[in-house]
Amino acid sequence: MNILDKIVVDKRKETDLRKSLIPVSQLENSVLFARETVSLGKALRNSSTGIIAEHKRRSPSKSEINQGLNVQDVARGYENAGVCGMSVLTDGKYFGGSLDDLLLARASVRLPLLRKEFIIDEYQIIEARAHGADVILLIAAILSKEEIKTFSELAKSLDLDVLLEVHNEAELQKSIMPSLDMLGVNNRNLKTFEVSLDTSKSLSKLIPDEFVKVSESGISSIEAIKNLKPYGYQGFLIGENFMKTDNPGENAKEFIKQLS
Ligand SMILES: O=P(O)(O)OC[C@@H](O)[C@@H](O)c1c[nH]c2ccccc12
Repeated sequence: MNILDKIVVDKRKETDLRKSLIPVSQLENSVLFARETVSLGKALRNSSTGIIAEHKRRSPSKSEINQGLNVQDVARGYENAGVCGMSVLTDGKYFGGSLDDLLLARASVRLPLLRKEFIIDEYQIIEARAHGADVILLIAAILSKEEIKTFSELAKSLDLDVLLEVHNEAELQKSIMPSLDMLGVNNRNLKTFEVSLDTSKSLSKLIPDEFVKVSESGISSIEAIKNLKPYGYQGFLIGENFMKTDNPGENAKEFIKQLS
């Protein structure tokens, strides 16, 4: 079994357990469920830099990125740096994140927040809303076309933006539908961890113009972004490059200053 399959097996077990403990009605009654969301898609369209900065403590491809920071400080640092949005990993087992991280980020900033998660059940979308997310990620590699449709339509009905992530042409072809806001190309193959920015370059022409294009993973230089912009990318999702430093916010600030 590849790592992605393993993650999905664990995620199903975890989600079933959560569902048995916290009913949807309880999530729907939370204070955050009624909050007005902010659109990441709009923020990216109106930005000349388009940085989405991620909170990531570790990952299956890098066991230790940074375990010593407070998510609140990271969130405030990113906001102060002028990022368009923040991505918060909520998977515990493989990425060391939690829904509490999302909650604390929400309490700290007004930025659009993305719940970075392996979504395989509608319940996780309700959870995302109830913990302060503005955007959900859907990963084409682990979902059927029908699931992408049901999940993205549910998200839209909850006023959440949808970022759909692909890694190859087949995933892209099966996924294109009106209920998506942003199309993300993951430069990292989630099954092998290989990273190449050429993935973003080659898939860009197949993405219709109505979707905001986002390039994800392996971006660590201004140069990389300057190279991707001519391919129509308006969003750039950066994790490790900021998180590996002692002060991700300051790092992002310097990065954005150099970009603009
Ligand atoms: O740390 P990087 O290489 O800058 O990558 C960030 C982000 O793109 C990556 O964490 C990611 C992209 N898609 C995902 C899906 C699940 C978990 C993580 C991810």
